[in-house]
Amino acid sequence: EEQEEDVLRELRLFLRNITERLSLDRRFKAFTKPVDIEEVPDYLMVIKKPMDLSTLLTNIDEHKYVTVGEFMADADFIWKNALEYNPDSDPMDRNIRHRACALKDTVRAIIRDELDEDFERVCEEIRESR
Ligand SMILES: Cc1noc(C)c1-c1cc(NS(=O)(=O)c2ccccc2)cc(C(=O)O)c1
Repeated sequence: EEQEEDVLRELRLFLRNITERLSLDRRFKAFTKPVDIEEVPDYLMVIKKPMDLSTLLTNIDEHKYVTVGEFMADADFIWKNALEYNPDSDPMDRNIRHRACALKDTVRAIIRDELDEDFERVCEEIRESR
């Protein structure tokens, strides 16, 4: 009903704000767009669920997320994919893994600091009712 739509509108604003702040952080530039398959031809042979910040934003706009937990599950693919595709000890791999870990920690810190757990509980009630 209307109150539920008000809650989900507020959720989308919260998730867009987080995603836009991450996209503005220069450390995370490589995560702003899908990995370019022209540049990285074997990427889709290794990574089964590509994810990036622009795709998160599209998903938000398409009302894909009803809870912060669902958003986090997709956001986690961004850094998990980077760790999986770049496992080697050479400086390039280490550097992208460092940025991936910074992304993971930054998302969690923002959610811990800015998400009201009562709000997330209401979102989870809406998810269970659908
Ligand atoms: C992410 C990722 N996961 O595996 C790899 C490998 C990367 C990755 C991919 C690219 N090149 S790219 O053309 O696909 C691209 C450029 C700008 C934004 C988004 C993607 C650059 C870098 C980088 O560190 O600069 C990293």
